[in-house]
Amino acid sequence: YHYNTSPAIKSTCNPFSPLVSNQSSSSSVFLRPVSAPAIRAFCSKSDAMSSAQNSDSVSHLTQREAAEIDETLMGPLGFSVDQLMELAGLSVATSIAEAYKASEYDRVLAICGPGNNGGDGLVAARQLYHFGYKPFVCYPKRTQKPLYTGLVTQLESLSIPFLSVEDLPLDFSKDFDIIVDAMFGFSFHGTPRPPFDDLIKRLLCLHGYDQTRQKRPVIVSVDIPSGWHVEEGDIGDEGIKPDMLVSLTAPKLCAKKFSGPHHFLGGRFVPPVIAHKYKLRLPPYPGTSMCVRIGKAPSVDISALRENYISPEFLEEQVESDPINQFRKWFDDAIAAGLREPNAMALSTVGKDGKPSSRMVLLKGVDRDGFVWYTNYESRKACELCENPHASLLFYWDGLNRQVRVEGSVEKVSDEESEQYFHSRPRGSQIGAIVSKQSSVIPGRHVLYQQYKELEEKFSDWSLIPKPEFWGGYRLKPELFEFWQGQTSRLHDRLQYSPQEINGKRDGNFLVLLKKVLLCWKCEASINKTPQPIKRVLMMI
Ligand SMILES: NC(=O)C1=CN([C@@H]2O[C@H](COP(=O)(O)OP(=O)(O)OC[C@H]3O[C@@H](n4cnc5c(N)ncnc54)[C@H](O)[C@@H]3O)[C@@H](O)[C@H]2O)[C@@H](O)CC1
Ligand SMILES: [K+]
Repeated sequence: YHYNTSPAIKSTCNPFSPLVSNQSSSSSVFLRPVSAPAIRAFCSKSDAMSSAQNSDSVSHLTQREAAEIDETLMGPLGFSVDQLMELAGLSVATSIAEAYKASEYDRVLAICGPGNNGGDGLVAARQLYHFGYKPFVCYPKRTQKPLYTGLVTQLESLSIPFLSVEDLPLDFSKDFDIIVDAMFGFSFHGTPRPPFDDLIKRLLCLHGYDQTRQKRPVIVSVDIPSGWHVEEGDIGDEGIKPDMLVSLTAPKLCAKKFSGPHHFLGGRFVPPVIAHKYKLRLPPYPGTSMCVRIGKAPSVDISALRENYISPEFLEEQVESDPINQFRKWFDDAIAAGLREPNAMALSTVGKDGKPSSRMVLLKGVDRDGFVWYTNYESRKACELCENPHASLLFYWDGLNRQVRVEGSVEKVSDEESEQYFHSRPRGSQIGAIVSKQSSVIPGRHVLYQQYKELEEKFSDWSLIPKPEFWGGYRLKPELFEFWQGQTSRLHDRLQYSPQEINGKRDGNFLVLLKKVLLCWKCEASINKTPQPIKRVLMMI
């Protein structure tokens, strides 16, 4: 940053005022997705968007432009350096957390330089601590301004170790999993002076491990790979080759030469006036994320993708005796955890040809009578249910490492029930249900749009939209429940509820039957301590 506001910007006339007052019309053009397919709107994680981003279509800044933007943000636009540094450091930390999970890469060394790039590194170290990483900080040329001394105090209060250059091992390969390079940003000139020259050499040594295929720490550069020319990049191909670059505000020209696997953009604070003035094309940030991936996602070895689930044990003693209550309990947990669409479930059906088919549908009700969803009665699933009224539902709650399977027989809900639900939906969805002839081939999207428009006009008087005959609900009456809780090393917990016959008979009412089973279980358990209806299976998957 350049803290001294330049005289031009200090003047009482705000050069941005016309745009500030009229942001939505002109400036928003430049903040539109650069190459956004419709699907992007539905992604909440920037990783999920990666394939859609094209780094060539994102703007790159010269060194002068970067400095000017900095001055403008902290001049007429009223930002403070503390604010921007906090947001930048948080963006760096969230980018790291997206690419390198704390469960595998927890030991982080943040090497911080004397300027604001170093300040970003100090903030990132603190945020990473709160994300579950173990940061260490090397901050050899400290700046004695209150902002920086405050950041140091904050880190010390978290007992984050500060290591001097002499304390650091010559070979970084064994002691750290991630090195955050926060030495120099866009104000770097010339060649690095001590002690940073030596620290950069130690980072360069790590590349030697690439040939030997031994594990080495990954290098994450903040804004600029330190030692690189801000515009020309790695002149002479002798500089560090970071694995990840987190560009801040907008990538600088040198980022065009970055070829590592992870390029992220952070600093979600660029106001449209800035974007407009510098004709910036920047990718949209997904959801509430502080970072967004730019460029291609690295190619992954699918066979190597695995999570080591860390969850509390799920024991027989903890479960509800009634599986519906157990389901509700886990469903409430999914809601409380803020999971998106926890009512999304995979519905699997099998027609008379014996071939299964699955699709996601939304659960719209669950009670003692079963699990309800609505659909088109002429769709493929409806045809298959007509031929074979047995189905399986699967809920997967990522983030909680939980899965629930429910299997049973399916029947249509009453017309009144479908009618009632149909009219509770937004009018747009009601019209959509009429227009959408599910599982049929149509000449093109325009047909749907046309019909939708016509019906929208027809019902613009807010008259009742009649439920079409072919639309309604189904109810699955459960015959089996299985609750799965992922555990470390694939030793997952699976608890199953299944009805048992009592005296050779199955009661017509499944839930009564379950209660009988549970009564039976209680009495069995008191005799031989073997819980019968609830089976615990440790599976190697
Ligand atoms: N909008 C913005 O402009 C933002 C900027 N931020 C950060 O601020 C950085 C720019 O910060 P600064 O302008 O403070 O500059 P830098 O952090 O890039 O570095 C400047 C410092 O490095 C020293 N230095 C320069 N060349 C050197 C050399 N060859 N050898 C040794 N020391 C050298 C200077 O004396 C000065 O102390 C950005 O790269 C970014 O990380 C972010 O915090 C947030 C937003
Ligand atoms: K850097």
